[in-house]
Order: sequence, then structure tokens, then C-alpha cells
Amino acid sequence: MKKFLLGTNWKMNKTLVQGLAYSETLITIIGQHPQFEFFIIPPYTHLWKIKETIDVHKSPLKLGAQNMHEQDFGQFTGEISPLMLAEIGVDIVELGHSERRQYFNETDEAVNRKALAALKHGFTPLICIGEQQADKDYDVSKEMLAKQLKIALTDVPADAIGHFWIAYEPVWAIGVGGTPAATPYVEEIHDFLRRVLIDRYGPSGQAVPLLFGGSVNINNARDYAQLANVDGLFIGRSAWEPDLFEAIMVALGTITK
Ligand SMILES: O=C(CO)COP(=O)(O)O
Repeated sequence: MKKFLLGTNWKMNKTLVQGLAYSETLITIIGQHPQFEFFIIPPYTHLWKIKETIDVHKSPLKLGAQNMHEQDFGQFTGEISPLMLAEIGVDIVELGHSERRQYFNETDEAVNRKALAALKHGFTPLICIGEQQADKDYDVSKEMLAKQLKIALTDVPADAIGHFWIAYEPVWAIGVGGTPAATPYVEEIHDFLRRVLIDRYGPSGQAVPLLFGGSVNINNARDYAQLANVDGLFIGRSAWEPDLFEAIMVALGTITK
């Protein structure tokens, strides 16, 4: 049986010292929760040292980067290439987070190029999609999400299934000031995304891990996690302290699908 995915995006938070302390503690905690597959996505500057820590402890904790350029090298000041991330031994590359779309003009087409590059280099792209509040108000959430998902997966072949993850994160639910999504809404959207994946890939679309994120906390985590088409949770603020993250693990208990 596939393990339920549980991970956190640190965004632009934690110094290296804080990040290493967090990682050491989390590695100890997750040893008591083998029913989950865990991942953390720290800032680039922390990846090398945290990878060393994971390796020293022989921990199953997976490590991700928050972004990646699609070229192996070149005249792209300030960017990080797949070769550089591969050298560190990163497992996951997060792509298309709404903050990257909002503040750094990341487009669906760029997410697609990066996803293809990530797969080529053996990473698991964690492709983030999400509708804006205005899309929801106009009742075009599904259209927007289908567009984001289909463009991101252009030319991604069926044999890549299992090697890429999708995170649905409604923009209006993310971060400080975000409103947690109602569970039936999450269910409706995840069921819809599953249908889009099955239309695209046939029955094997069922095997694409679909994560949910946006104001996940100790009060709503279990409700979301029990939904048939939620295969994991992608958490920000509520997982940035190991004890709070552990409380969510305890609240989740065992998730059987
Ligand atoms: O953006 C997120 C994960 O990528 C979610 O952030 P919050 O859980 O802080 O809303």
C-alpha cells in the first residue's frame, strides 16, 4: 500500500542553523510515524547541509528544492540548475507554487518546461496548481485548474506516473490571511482533478499522487486526509515547528485508502 505523503514547504523561512536543528528533530520524530512518507522543502542554501544530516541518520526523509531552472547551465544570473540540485542529491523539485506565480511571473508553460527537465534529471516534480479567489467567485475554478494541470503535464508521458506529484493549493487558502477550504470543496476539486488525470492518462491516472495544501492545520488535517483522492498534505506554517508538525501526525493517526 502506498504511504500517505506529508511534507512542508519552508518558503523563505529559517536560517541554516534553525533549519538544521529542525531537521535533526524531525528526523527523530518521523521514526515514530512510519505510516507516512515525509518530505521537507527548505531554501536552496540549506539543501547541502540538510542532505548530509539526512544521510548521517540514514533517514527516509525526502528533500526538495523550492524551484529550479530548466537549463543545465547558462547565462541565468541568480538561478539554480538541475545539475546543481542533482549533485546535492535532492529528491523533489517544487514547481509553480502560487507565490512563484504571483511574485516571479512563473507561467504554466515555464512550469511545464521545468517539469520535463526535472523528470529528465530523475527528480520528482511537485507541481502546484491553484485557483484565485476571483476564479472561485466567477465559478471557473475547475476550468482554471484543468488549464494549469494540462499545460504543466504537456509531453509528460504515462510512464512518468508515480514520478511526479500534483499539489492542489487554492490561492485564497494559502498563508497568513488565507481561509481554510471547506472539506466538501476539497473533495469536489480533488475528484475533478482525478478525472482530468484519468482523461489524460487512462486508468493509470489513478496512481498520480494528489496532495492538498493551504492552511492545513491540526483541526482540519484529518478531514482532508480521509478524502478518497487526497494522497498527501502539503503544509506551510503548521509544520514549521517540529512539535506542531508532530501533533498533526498524531491527529492523522492511520490513513487507509
Ligand atoms: O503554501 C503552502 C504549501 O506550499 C501552504 O502554506 P500554509 O500551510 O502556511 O497556508
